[in-house]
Amino acid sequence: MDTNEHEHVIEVTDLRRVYGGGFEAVRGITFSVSRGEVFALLGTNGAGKTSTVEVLEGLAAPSGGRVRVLGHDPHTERAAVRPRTGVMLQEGGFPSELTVAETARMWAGCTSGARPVPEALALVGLERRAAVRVKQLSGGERRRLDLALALLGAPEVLFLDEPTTGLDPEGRRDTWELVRALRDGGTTVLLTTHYLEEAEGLADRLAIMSEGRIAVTGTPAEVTAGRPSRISFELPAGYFVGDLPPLGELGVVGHEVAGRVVRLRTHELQRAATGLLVWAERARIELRRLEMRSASLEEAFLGIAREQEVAV
Ligand SMILES: Nc1ncnc2c1ncn2[C@@H]1O[C@H](COP(=O)(O)OP(=O)(O)OP(=O)(O)O)[C@@H](O)[C@H]1O
Repeated sequence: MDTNEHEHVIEVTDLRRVYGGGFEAVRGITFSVSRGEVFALLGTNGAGKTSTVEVLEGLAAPSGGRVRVLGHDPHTERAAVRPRTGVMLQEGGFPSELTVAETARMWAGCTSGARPVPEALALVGLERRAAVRVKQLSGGERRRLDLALALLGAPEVLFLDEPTTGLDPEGRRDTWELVRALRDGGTTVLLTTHYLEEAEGLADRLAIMSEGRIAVTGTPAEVTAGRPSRISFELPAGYFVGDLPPLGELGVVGHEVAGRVVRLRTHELQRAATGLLVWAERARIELRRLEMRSASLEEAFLGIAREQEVAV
């Protein structure tokens, strides 16, 4: 039986992946993705994202644990899963002498139920580049072509490995809109990304990986809950952190100083900001480069990276 609306389209249970030399890149991770959801895997370089996605794509067998895509094992039941999934790898690597349209037609020939090539190219804004040779495309246009090929089979499940790396801001926004439209049409999307605003803006749920494990998972709001807000500013010459009101009284839970720049972390942004600004007003000093930011995914990510450094 295949999945229905209410089942998980992707199920990962205690997945492990060990490479030839014995290195354990994925150390027992569990998560699931429902139909029509966008799920983002985040993590520092080497956290194990690609190693995980490769197993989901059926390109590698798990060393331990269990993976199901559309109810099937993507490695041993590849024939059942592959026609219903679209894969955008980090490096497409197609013959560079072919044109965009020729590449897409070649790919369509290997794809069951492929949509018309012009339609796939239009989805990613490459319709006017159809006659251009792949080697003449910019890095961002190649990423768009990668995405067009992944979309040729109108997949139910789409794997996107760093889909917007190399795209300019407009291209990135176009890709986000496309992913949202696909999601609204019922496509399930699993993406890896280094752009936290991409995960924050696109993902229904996400997991932050660190050293082969999931450090935290949930909706973007759940992941940022409990993380501190940040205030940063530059002190004028002659002033030092010790001149500020006692940080504990401002509700500050941590601080860093780099030259003149001071960064404060607090769970009470209004109290800390008010105390700081009243102090500055009274002392008649201007806090240059003043920035205040509510808890964000970036803070959650950096917090996990810091914890990882401390543990080393
Ligand atoms: N074929 C391999 N043999 C041995 N170790 C590998 C192999 N491929 C990856 N690794 C190691 O496994 C770990 C996880 O790599 P992986 O590519 O999954 O990380 P990632 O989270 O996708 O990183 P990035 O953000 O840099 O793409 C890294 O330490 C990497 O060096």
